[in-house]
Amino acid sequence: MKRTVHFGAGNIGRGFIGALFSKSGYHVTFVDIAEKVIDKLNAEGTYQVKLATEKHESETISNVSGLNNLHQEKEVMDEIAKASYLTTAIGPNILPRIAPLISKGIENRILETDEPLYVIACENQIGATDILKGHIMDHLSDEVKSKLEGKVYFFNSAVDRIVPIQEQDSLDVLVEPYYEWVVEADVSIPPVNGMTIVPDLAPFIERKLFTVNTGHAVIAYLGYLKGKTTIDETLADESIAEQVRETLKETGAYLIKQYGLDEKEHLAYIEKNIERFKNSYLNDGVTRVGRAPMRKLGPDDRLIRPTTEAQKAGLSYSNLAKAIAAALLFDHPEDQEAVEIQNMIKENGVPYVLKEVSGLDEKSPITAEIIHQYEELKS
Ligand SMILES: NC(=O)C1=CN([C@@H]2O[C@H](COP(=O)(O)OP(=O)(O)OC[C@H]3O[C@@H](n4cnc5c(N)ncnc54)[C@H](O)[C@@H]3O)[C@@H](O)[C@H]2O)C=CC1
Ligand SMILES: O=P(O)(O)OC[C@H]1O[C@](O)(CO)[C@@H](O)[C@@H]1O
Repeated sequence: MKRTVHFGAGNIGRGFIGALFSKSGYHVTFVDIAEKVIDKLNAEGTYQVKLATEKHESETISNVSGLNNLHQEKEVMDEIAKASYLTTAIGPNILPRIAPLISKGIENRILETDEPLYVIACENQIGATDILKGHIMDHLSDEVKSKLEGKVYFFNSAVDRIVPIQEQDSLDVLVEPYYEWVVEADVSIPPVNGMTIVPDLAPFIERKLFTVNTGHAVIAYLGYLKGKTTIDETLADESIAEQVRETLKETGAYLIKQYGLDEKEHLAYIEKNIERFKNSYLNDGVTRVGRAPMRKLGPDDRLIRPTTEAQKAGLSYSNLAKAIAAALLFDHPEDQEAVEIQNMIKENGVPYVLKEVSGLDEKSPITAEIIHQYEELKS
């Protein structure tokens, strides 16, 4: 049986990427640090992916097992030696932590086989696989690096499926029916049902990140400010739904200009995604979707990048500025990054945060607009 190694047995790991591999005839070895999940995977060897629909359809995912990367290094390396793919869905900030073990696995593998290994990071970040590759390379000797050609391939990808936080005592995962996994590959690779191969990922990942993720973030931050709990509950507020639409028209104007998208089709894509967000069966929390605001306020992420691009192109960005202001007001005490941002604001003010976290010049018109929106939202 074909084999694959997937780092991160969480929502996207079990509910999306691992499930696609399993259904394509692979044995999936999940690598994680969550002991309970690993034990359950090994004990049960199967779980259900349940669709968030009225009918609650479900599929059985089998041929799965688990390893703990903290104390099963050798076993993980052995699996990497046998795998066709190595994927991750672990969170962009964790990639540097798993890179040393992946490097060891690759070093060991290329002594044993010339079969190619395809590495794909499935994270919400532009160029996530390039970032992972950089960390892996830092741990490889020049001799090993010189032997990688034709043996280890790194492909960037865009992953899209809404998977909310799950019940803790079960391996089963509730997911939305929709999914899209786009991989930028320039060679022919073993088929995985549900994977779409493209020659240039940029339009796909930017369209996804600056529509699905920007839209989701706007709902989460405005919903949090209005005391809402879930995404669908927030969208039921017409004024927020309209604000989401207006923000996505701003990112849309940039995307249409940048990639020559058809305007009508793109507006339909926006509406399709707003409908996805309304799915009440997901019961998706605003604090999950708004999580990690420091990452989300990064220069290349879903809020800042479309804003700086819109400004450069002479397009409007006041709704995006409002979304950024709302993110700066996300003071959720259980989110470490939110707490950090609030402390930075208290100590040094909003312009400092925008400079340090988002790379925005204190004198830029974008900063001025965000501060204006921030004061309005606060009052
Ligand atoms: N949940 C969603 O709807 C979507 C998530 N994504 C992206 O997928 C990635 C994963 O997100 P989720 O699955 O939602 O998160 P999650 O928190 O459900 O899963 C992450 C998994 O990584 C494991 N982990 C953390 N540190 C680790 C380490 N050092 N070594 C091994 N395992 C470790 C955790 O135990 C957890 O099982 C993120 O980059 C996210 O942006 C992308 C599209 C949709
Ligand atoms: O860690 P992040 O970037 O919030 O990723 C999860 C987000 O990605 C999405 O799945 C969109 O694909 C949203 O459901 C979710 O908010």
